[in-house]
Amino acid sequence: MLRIHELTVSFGEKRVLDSFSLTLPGEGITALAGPSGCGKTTLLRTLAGLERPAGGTFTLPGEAVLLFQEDRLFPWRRTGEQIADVLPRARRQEVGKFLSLVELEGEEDRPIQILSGGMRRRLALARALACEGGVYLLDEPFTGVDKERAGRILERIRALGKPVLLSSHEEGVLALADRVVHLEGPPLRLREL
Ligand SMILES: Nc1ncnc2c1ncn2[C@@H]1O[C@H](COP(=O)(O)OP(=O)(O)OP(=O)(O)O)[C@@H](O)[C@H]1O
Repeated sequence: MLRIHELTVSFGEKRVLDSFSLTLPGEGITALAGPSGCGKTTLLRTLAGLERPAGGTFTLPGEAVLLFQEDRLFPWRRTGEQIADVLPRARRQEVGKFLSLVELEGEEDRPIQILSGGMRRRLALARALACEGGVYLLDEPFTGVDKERAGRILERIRALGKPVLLSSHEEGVLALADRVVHLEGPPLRLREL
């Protein structure tokens, strides 16, 4: 289970999470949907341990891996190296598997500067998925990725069998999730449908 209990996070005077609570099954793909600025990134960053809550608790189904909203690739490393760098030595042969998962096979030796924005986003996603973890927190994983491709990639992510909590504005992505949590805010709250 993923349990969030009365979580409160503020930036100065601004309360982005105000006693926010949510319980989700600890498996499958959960999508967080909501307007820009409602607090989805703040929630994901807090669950990843990057924001310090003023109050409340949460439990995750395993160690969190966060895909940042920004790509944060290493500028001096080639496409395949971005993934090799996060794999333990014994799993280095899996670079190709993660490149194929995001449809970047054959790009292994390319400098990242010549990749398109959508390709860089897919590479950042592959790198996050290559990290060992118990739950994957993916902040807008498909920015700049066309919807057919995003759908195919999401099905491959599902096959990895790890719980995923992602934020997305894409209807196509929301339609493929096992469940969608509709949000509004700030402060972040469940949207009554
Ligand atoms: N470090 C920060 N300092 C001050 N305010 C912040 C900070 N981070 C986020 N906020 C504010 O918190 C609110 C929620 O932002 P957040 O990025 O969590 O929303 P979001 O739902 O992820 O939006 P988007 O879909 O555009 O990424 C916004 O009003 C934002 O300005």
